[in-house]
Amino acid sequence: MNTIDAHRAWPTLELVSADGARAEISAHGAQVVSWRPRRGGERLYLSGKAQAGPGQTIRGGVPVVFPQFAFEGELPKHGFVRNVPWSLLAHGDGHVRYGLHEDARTLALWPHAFAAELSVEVHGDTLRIGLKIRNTGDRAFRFTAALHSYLRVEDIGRARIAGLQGLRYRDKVRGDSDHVESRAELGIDGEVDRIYFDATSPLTMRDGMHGLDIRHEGFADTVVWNPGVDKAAELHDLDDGGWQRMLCIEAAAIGEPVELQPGQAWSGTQTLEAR
Ligand SMILES: O=P(O)(O)OC[C@H]1O[C@@H](O)[C@H](O)[C@@H](O)[C@@H]1O
Repeated sequence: MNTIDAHRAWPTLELVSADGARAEISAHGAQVVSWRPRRGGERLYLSGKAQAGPGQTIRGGVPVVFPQFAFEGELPKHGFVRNVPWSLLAHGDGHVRYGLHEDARTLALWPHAFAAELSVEVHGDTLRIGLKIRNTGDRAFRFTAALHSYLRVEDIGRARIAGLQGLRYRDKVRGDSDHVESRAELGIDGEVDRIYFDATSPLTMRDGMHGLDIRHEGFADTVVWNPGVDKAAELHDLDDGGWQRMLCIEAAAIGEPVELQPGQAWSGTQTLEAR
Protein backbone atom coordinates (compact mmCIF):
# COMPACT_ATOMS: atom_id res chain seq x y z
CA MET A 1 0.00 0.00 0.00
CA ASN A 2 1.23 3.49 -0.77
CA THR A 3 0.58 6.39 1.57
CA ILE A 4 1.23 10.08 1.83
CA ASP A 5 3.72 10.47 4.62
CA ALA A 6 3.94 13.73 6.52
CA HIS A 7 6.69 12.88 9.00
CA ARG A 8 9.15 15.01 7.04
CA ALA A 9 9.00 18.79 6.80
CA TRP A 10 7.41 18.32 3.36
CA PRO A 11 5.00 15.65 2.10
CA THR A 12 6.30 12.50 0.48
CA LEU A 13 4.60 9.54 -1.12
CA GLU A 14 5.63 6.27 0.50
CA LEU A 15 5.82 3.24 -1.78
CA VAL A 16 5.63 -0.19 -0.22
CA SER A 17 6.02 -3.31 -2.35
CA ALA A 18 4.26 -6.60 -1.63
CA ASP A 19 7.56 -8.02 -0.37
CA GLY A 20 8.19 -5.16 2.04
CA ALA A 21 10.63 -2.89 0.20
CA ARG A 22 9.99 0.84 0.70
CA ALA A 23 10.79 4.11 -0.99
CA GLU A 24 9.70 7.68 -0.34
CA ILE A 25 9.31 10.20 -3.11
CA SER A 26 8.77 13.93 -2.95
CA ALA A 27 6.69 15.55 -5.71
CA HIS A 28 9.12 18.47 -5.34
CA GLY A 29 11.68 17.54 -7.99
CA ALA A 30 10.10 14.07 -8.39
CA GLN A 31 12.86 13.15 -6.01
CA VAL A 32 13.33 9.81 -4.31
CA VAL A 33 14.41 10.69 -0.76
CA SER A 34 14.48 7.29 0.91
CA TRP A 35 14.96 3.66 -0.09
CA ARG A 36 14.82 0.73 2.26
CA PRO A 37 15.16 -2.64 0.55
CA ARG A 38 13.31 -5.68 1.87
CA ARG A 39 16.28 -6.49 4.09
CA GLY A 40 18.36 -3.95 5.97
CA GLY A 41 18.00 -0.23 6.55
CA GLU A 42 18.15 3.05 4.66
CA ARG A 43 20.41 3.06 1.57
CA LEU A 44 20.15 6.69 0.42
CA TYR A 45 21.67 9.73 2.07
CA LEU A 46 19.33 12.61 2.90
CA SER A 47 20.65 15.65 4.74
CA GLY A 48 18.90 16.55 7.98
CA LYS A 49 19.10 20.17 6.75
CA ALA A 50 17.46 19.41 3.40
CA GLN A 51 14.74 21.85 2.34
CA ALA A 52 12.04 21.58 -0.29
CA GLY A 53 10.57 25.08 -0.62
CA PRO A 54 9.99 26.96 -3.87
CA GLY A 55 13.20 27.10 -5.91
CA GLN A 56 15.09 24.86 -3.48
CA THR A 57 16.72 21.52 -4.22
CA ILE A 58 16.47 18.73 -1.69
CA ARG A 59 20.02 17.84 -0.60
CA GLY A 60 20.12 14.09 -0.86
CA GLY A 61 18.13 11.23 -2.32
CA VAL A 62 18.08 11.24 -6.11
CA PRO A 63 17.75 14.73 -7.65
CA VAL A 64 16.78 14.77 -11.34
CA VAL A 65 19.17 16.78 -13.52
CA PHE A 66 17.76 18.06 -16.86
CA PRO A 67 18.29 19.61 -19.43
CA GLN A 68 21.81 20.52 -18.39
CA PHE A 69 24.34 18.77 -16.21
CA ALA A 70 26.21 21.10 -13.82
CA PHE A 71 27.56 24.16 -15.69
CA GLU A 72 27.93 22.39 -19.06
CA GLY A 73 25.99 25.22 -20.73
CA GLU A 74 24.33 28.52 -19.95
CA LEU A 75 21.36 27.29 -17.93
CA PRO A 76 21.21 27.29 -14.11
CA LYS A 77 23.39 24.59 -12.54
CA HIS A 78 21.90 21.13 -13.12
CA GLY A 79 19.00 22.59 -15.11
CA PHE A 80 15.55 23.51 -13.91
CA VAL A 81 13.48 20.46 -12.98
CA ARG A 82 14.93 19.55 -9.59
CA ASN A 83 13.48 22.52 -7.73
CA VAL A 84 9.82 22.53 -8.80
CA PRO A 85 6.82 20.32 -8.04
CA TRP A 86 6.05 17.58 -10.59
CA SER A 87 2.57 16.12 -11.19
CA LEU A 88 1.61 12.67 -10.02
CA LEU A 89 0.67 10.66 -13.14
CA ALA A 90 0.08 7.17 -11.77
CA HIS A 91 0.83 5.05 -8.74
CA GLY A 92 0.25 1.55 -7.48
CA ASP A 93 1.87 -0.88 -5.07
CA GLY A 94 5.62 -0.28 -5.23
CA HIS A 95 5.60 2.02 -8.23
CA VAL A 96 4.86 5.63 -9.14
CA ARG A 97 5.22 8.00 -12.10
CA TYR A 98 5.56 11.78 -12.09
CA GLY A 99 5.46 14.16 -15.03
CA LEU A 100 6.58 17.67 -15.90
CA HIS A 101 6.38 19.71 -19.07
CA GLU A 102 7.43 23.14 -20.28
CA ASP A 103 5.82 26.27 -18.89
CA ALA A 104 6.49 30.00 -19.01
CA ARG A 105 9.37 29.66 -16.53
CA THR A 106 11.19 26.90 -18.47
CA LEU A 107 10.50 28.52 -21.86
CA ALA A 108 12.11 31.73 -20.63
CA LEU A 109 15.26 29.72 -19.84
CA TRP A 110 15.16 27.13 -22.64
CA PRO A 111 12.84 27.63 -25.62
CA HIS A 112 11.67 24.04 -26.07
CA ALA A 113 8.50 22.04 -25.44
CA PHE A 114 9.16 18.77 -23.61
CA ALA A 115 7.43 16.11 -21.54
CA ALA A 116 9.53 14.56 -18.76
CA GLU A 117 8.49 11.43 -16.87
CA LEU A 118 10.15 10.02 -13.78
CA SER A 119 9.22 6.49 -12.77
CA VAL A 120 10.16 4.73 -9.55
CA GLU A 121 9.78 1.02 -8.85
CA VAL A 122 10.77 -0.72 -5.67
CA HIS A 123 10.70 -4.41 -4.86
CA GLY A 124 12.86 -6.88 -2.97
CA ASP A 125 16.41 -5.60 -2.91
CA THR A 126 16.00 -3.37 -5.96
CA LEU A 127 15.22 0.28 -6.66
CA ARG A 128 14.72 1.24 -10.31
CA ILE A 129 14.42 4.87 -11.38
CA GLY A 130 13.65 5.81 -14.97
CA LEU A 131 13.75 9.18 -16.70
CA LYS A 132 11.98 9.63 -20.01
CA ILE A 133 12.15 12.78 -22.12
CA ARG A 134 9.96 13.46 -25.15
CA ASN A 135 10.32 16.33 -27.57
CA THR A 136 6.76 17.64 -27.85
CA GLY A 137 7.73 20.73 -29.83
CA ASP A 138 8.40 21.33 -33.50
CA ARG A 139 12.18 21.84 -33.36
CA ALA A 140 15.02 19.49 -32.44
CA PHE A 141 16.77 19.99 -29.07
CA ARG A 142 19.82 18.66 -27.25
CA PHE A 143 20.20 18.04 -23.54
CA THR A 144 22.39 16.52 -20.88
CA ALA A 145 20.89 14.81 -17.82
CA ALA A 146 21.58 12.76 -14.71
CA LEU A 147 20.02 10.85 -11.85
CA HIS A 148 22.15 12.36 -9.11
CA SER A 149 21.97 9.51 -6.56
CA TYR A 150 23.27 10.24 -3.07
CA LEU A 151 24.16 6.77 -1.76
CA ARG A 152 24.37 6.37 1.97
CA VAL A 153 27.70 5.05 3.29
CA GLU A 154 28.64 4.26 6.87
CA ASP A 155 32.10 5.75 6.43
CA ILE A 156 33.36 7.35 3.21
CA GLY A 157 36.87 6.19 4.10
CA ARG A 158 35.77 2.57 3.65
CA ALA A 159 33.75 3.03 0.45
CA ARG A 160 35.10 1.37 -2.71
CA ILE A 161 33.73 1.49 -6.25
CA ALA A 162 34.61 -1.30 -8.68
CA GLY A 163 33.93 -1.37 -12.43
CA LEU A 164 35.54 1.89 -13.57
CA GLN A 165 38.98 0.55 -14.49
CA GLY A 166 40.14 1.46 -18.01
CA LEU A 167 37.55 4.23 -18.45
CA ARG A 168 38.40 7.73 -19.59
CA TYR A 169 37.36 10.39 -17.11
CA ARG A 170 37.36 14.13 -16.67
CA ASP A 171 38.60 15.24 -13.28
CA LYS A 172 36.94 18.50 -12.24
CA VAL A 173 39.07 18.70 -9.10
CA ARG A 174 42.23 18.70 -11.22
CA GLY A 175 41.26 21.51 -13.61
CA ASP A 176 38.98 19.45 -15.89
CA SER A 177 41.93 17.33 -17.00
CA ASP A 178 41.44 14.01 -18.82
CA HIS A 179 42.69 10.72 -17.38
CA VAL A 180 42.19 6.97 -17.66
CA GLU A 181 41.18 5.09 -14.51
CA SER A 182 43.96 2.69 -13.59
CA ARG A 183 42.49 1.32 -10.38
CA ALA A 184 40.32 -1.77 -10.08
CA GLU A 185 38.78 -0.23 -6.97
CA LEU A 186 38.34 3.48 -6.39
CA GLY A 187 38.52 4.70 -2.80
CA ILE A 188 37.50 8.23 -1.82
CA ASP A 189 40.29 10.25 -0.32
CA GLY A 190 39.26 13.93 -0.19
CA GLU A 191 37.18 15.81 -2.76
CA VAL A 192 36.23 13.74 -5.81
CA ASP A 193 34.33 15.14 -8.82
CA ARG A 194 34.69 13.05 -11.96
CA ILE A 195 32.78 12.22 -15.10
CA TYR A 196 33.55 8.70 -16.36
CA PHE A 197 32.67 8.39 -20.04
CA ASP A 198 31.13 5.33 -21.73
CA ALA A 199 30.67 3.73 -18.34
CA THR A 200 28.04 1.23 -19.42
CA SER A 201 29.11 -1.84 -17.43
CA PRO A 202 27.64 -2.55 -14.01
CA LEU A 203 29.42 -1.05 -11.00
CA THR A 204 29.59 -2.21 -7.44
CA MET A 205 29.96 -0.05 -4.39
CA ARG A 206 31.08 -1.64 -1.15
CA ASP A 207 31.08 0.03 2.21
CA GLY A 208 32.40 -2.29 4.87
CA MET A 209 29.52 -4.72 5.37
CA HIS A 210 27.15 -3.32 2.74
CA GLY A 211 27.28 -3.78 -1.01
CA LEU A 212 25.34 -2.28 -3.88
CA ASP A 213 25.18 -3.27 -7.54
CA ILE A 214 24.57 -0.31 -9.83
CA ARG A 215 23.35 -0.65 -13.41
CA HIS A 216 22.57 2.06 -15.94
CA GLU A 217 20.66 1.81 -19.19
CA GLY A 218 20.40 4.66 -21.67
CA PHE A 219 22.83 6.77 -19.63
CA ALA A 220 26.33 6.44 -21.13
CA ASP A 221 28.30 8.13 -18.35
CA THR A 222 28.81 7.92 -14.60
CA VAL A 223 29.59 10.80 -12.26
CA VAL A 224 31.35 10.17 -8.96
CA TRP A 225 31.11 13.04 -6.50
CA ASN A 226 31.96 13.68 -2.88
CA PRO A 227 32.67 17.25 -1.76
CA GLY A 228 35.29 16.35 0.87
CA VAL A 229 35.59 18.32 4.10
CA ASP A 230 36.33 21.81 2.69
CA LYS A 231 33.74 21.98 -0.10
CA ALA A 232 31.19 20.41 2.26
CA ALA A 233 31.63 23.36 4.62
CA GLU A 234 30.37 25.62 1.79
CA LEU A 235 27.14 23.64 1.40
CA HIS A 236 24.70 25.22 3.87
CA ASP A 237 22.17 22.39 3.58
CA LEU A 238 24.54 19.49 4.24
CA ASP A 239 24.67 18.01 7.77
CA ASP A 240 27.82 18.52 9.79
CA GLY A 241 30.06 15.66 8.73
CA GLY A 242 27.48 14.65 6.10
CA TRP A 243 30.17 14.27 3.44
CA GLN A 244 31.45 11.25 5.38
CA ARG A 245 28.10 9.46 5.04
CA MET A 246 27.34 10.07 1.35
CA LEU A 247 28.75 9.13 -2.01
CA CYS A 248 27.12 10.26 -5.25
CA ILE A 249 27.28 7.73 -8.08
CA GLU A 250 25.19 9.30 -10.80
CA ALA A 251 23.78 7.83 -14.00
CA ALA A 252 24.49 10.56 -16.55
CA ALA A 253 24.36 11.55 -20.21
CA ILE A 254 27.01 14.25 -20.59
CA GLY A 255 29.80 13.36 -23.04
CA GLU A 256 27.41 12.94 -25.98
CA PRO A 257 24.41 15.21 -25.40
CA VAL A 258 21.13 13.53 -26.36
CA GLU A 259 19.51 14.99 -29.48
CA LEU A 260 15.76 14.59 -30.01
CA GLN A 261 13.86 15.44 -33.15
CA PRO A 262 10.21 16.57 -32.81
CA GLY A 263 8.15 13.63 -31.53
CA GLN A 264 11.18 11.56 -30.50
CA ALA A 265 11.74 10.25 -26.98
CA TRP A 266 14.75 9.09 -24.97
CA SER A 267 14.84 7.12 -21.74
CA GLY A 268 17.44 6.12 -19.21
CA THR A 269 17.32 4.11 -16.01
CA GLN A 270 19.41 3.54 -12.92
CA THR A 271 18.93 0.31 -11.00
CA LEU A 272 20.33 -0.14 -7.51
CA GLU A 273 20.41 -3.59 -5.97
CA ALA A 274 21.35 -4.07 -2.34
CA ARG A 275 23.73 -6.95 -1.54
O1 LIG B 1 25.34 21.48 -4.98
P1 LIG B 1 24.69 20.98 -6.24
O2 LIG B 1 24.26 22.09 -7.16
O3 LIG B 1 23.56 20.03 -5.96
O4 LIG B 1 25.77 20.18 -7.03
C1 LIG B 1 26.43 19.14 -6.42
C2 LIG B 1 27.49 18.50 -7.30
O5 LIG B 1 26.85 17.73 -8.29
C3 LIG B 1 27.73 16.90 -9.02
O6 LIG B 1 26.99 16.17 -9.96
C4 LIG B 1 28.75 17.74 -9.74
O7 LIG B 1 29.66 16.90 -10.43
C5 LIG B 1 29.47 18.63 -8.75
O8 LIG B 1 30.37 19.48 -9.45
C6 LIG B 1 28.48 19.45 -7.96
O9 LIG B 1 29.15 20.24 -7.01
